[in-house]
Amino acid sequence: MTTLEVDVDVDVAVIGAGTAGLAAYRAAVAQGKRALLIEGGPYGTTCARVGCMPSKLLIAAAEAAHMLQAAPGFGVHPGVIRIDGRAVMARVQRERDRFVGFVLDSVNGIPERDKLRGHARFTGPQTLVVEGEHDTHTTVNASRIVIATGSTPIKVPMLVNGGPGVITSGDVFELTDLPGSMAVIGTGVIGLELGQAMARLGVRVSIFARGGTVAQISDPEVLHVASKALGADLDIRFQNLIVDAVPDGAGVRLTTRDAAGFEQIERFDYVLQAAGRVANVGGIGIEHTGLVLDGAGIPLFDRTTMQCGASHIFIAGDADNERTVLPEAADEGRIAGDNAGRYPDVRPGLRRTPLIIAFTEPQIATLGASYRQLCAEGRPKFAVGTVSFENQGRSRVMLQNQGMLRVYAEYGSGRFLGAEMIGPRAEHIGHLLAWACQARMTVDQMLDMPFYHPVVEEGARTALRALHAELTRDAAGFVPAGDEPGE
Ligand SMILES: Cc1cc2nc3c(=O)[nH]c(=O)nc-3n(C[C@H](O)[C@H](O)[C@H](O)COP(=O)(O)OP(=O)(O)OC[C@H]3O[C@@H](n4cnc5c(N)ncnc54)[C@H](O)[C@@H]3O)c2cc1C
Ligand SMILES: NC(=O)c1ccc[n+]([C@@H]2O[C@H](COP(=O)([O-])OP(=O)(O)OC[C@H]3O[C@@H](n4cnc5c(N)ncnc54)[C@H](O)[C@@H]3O)[C@@H](O)[C@H]2O)c1
Repeated sequence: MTTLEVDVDVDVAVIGAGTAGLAAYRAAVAQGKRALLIEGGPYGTTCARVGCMPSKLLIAAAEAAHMLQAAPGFGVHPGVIRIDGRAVMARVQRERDRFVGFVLDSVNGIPERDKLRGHARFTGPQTLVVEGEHDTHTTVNASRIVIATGSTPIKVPMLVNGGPGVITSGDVFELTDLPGSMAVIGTGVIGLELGQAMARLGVRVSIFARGGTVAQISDPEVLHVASKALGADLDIRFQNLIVDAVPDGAGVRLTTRDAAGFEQIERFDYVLQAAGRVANVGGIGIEHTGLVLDGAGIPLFDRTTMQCGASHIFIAGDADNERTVLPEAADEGRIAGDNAGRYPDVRPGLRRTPLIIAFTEPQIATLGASYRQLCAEGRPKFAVGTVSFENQGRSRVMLQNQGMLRVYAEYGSGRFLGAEMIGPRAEHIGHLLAWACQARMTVDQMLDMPFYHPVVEEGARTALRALHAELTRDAAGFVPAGDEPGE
């Protein structure tokens, strides 16, 4: 590697031009500072290139196929269904490129002197070296630095010998046709979203889970309903371990072991690793920053200011491994860039009520405090209200009457704390409840809000009424009654 170093002095260096890094750059510039955005990979962001957008495009195609498959339940018979895999993938890629194009336009709008290509690495608390493919070309001296390096899919060690058929979510959207079969490793959000979409598009899919978790759900009752609902039309093998993978023609021969110790060998065209993502903080010389790190090598930081310790270094987005979803990356990037610009006068920024939505069907939404957090040692007992969507009016009308919502509130104050659900239109109910949570509403105040009829939101009202009853059980003897038909 040749060394042809140029020295650059800036106020704020931002490592990574993803969603968090772009927001950080803009916020630092808005503070009147000279900022430099350093990107080691392709521009375009994980969200647009290989994340949120292409996955939702694939899911949209799967929903179209599923609507046709579900139509006979209404007495509507669409005839022979033909899925053109090449056309499906072509649309995914065409629309994905359009979304990436918008990001590239905005990156093109950034002055050239504020951008640097290459992989950045700390050599000291205020110094970065930036390496291209063949050389270390630049030394950057920055009085403040934002780490916005994102995350990378975890490679499952038992799959290392599986050959080119072992892929990650980043590879799926490059396929030019739908495969015949796919094994998916992991029942997290990525495994379930992509696994279900592929299955609905006619791919033979088996999903392997080493445990019993389903996406981000922590409430055992919701988890039970979710395993049943998703398992009804998907081959999910819970409590299965991956033993080995070897190439088999153009595919992969996968060996797995179930809870009884029984080993099974199956062939798949592809094995998709969806076993989690790891923050990109290794290989960036984090040890030269002098920051205190946690067990995963991530600097300790304040989640309201994004400041690492009391230092001039800030962290944002998937790199901090806290809430690894797009809206949080954007918020954290803005806060980190703003505070890097203000440093040492750092200020807390707005952190919103947590909200995570998995675009499976039924959809999964969790918001506010999770069941697991509320059960943590030392926390006061909390009240729970439950609704099943099995007999919920509008859900039955739509033939989408599967799922459960559990809502949580504080005894005494009656304040709404959070919820977990799997069910129809969870993306919308999730927002409604997250807004109430952030507004610090009580359950009574939420029940004073309008609910139309017949809507899926009436299911949320039923759960809130049950929660209200639980909160007031010993006090007034109030018994909630659902008085609209099919509520
Ligand atoms: C398949 C999939 C589906 C998803 N779906 C959703 C969804 O529906 N909704 C949602 O909210 N979230 C979703 N997410 C999560 C969301 O995409 C991420 O949380 C978000 O994109 C993270 O943004 P970021 O800025 O932290 O990272 P990124 O956008 O990955 O940016 C990090 C950048 O840093 C660069 N970089 C890394 N190291 C260096 C270095 N040393 N020097 C220079 N540059 C470096 C990388 O090349 C990269 O461009 C999904 C993710 C995946 C993978
Ligand atoms: N709709 C969305 O908002 C959305 C969609 C996709 C991804 N994302 C983000 O991307 C992140 C990463 O997603 P993910 O699904 O890869 O991770 P995850 O952490 O959500 O799930 C990983 C899963 O893999 C399992 N696993 C881990 N190692 C395994 C092994 N060796 N064998 C079998 N199973 C194993 C885990 O038990 C877990 O079920 C998410 O946490 C989320 O923040 C969000």
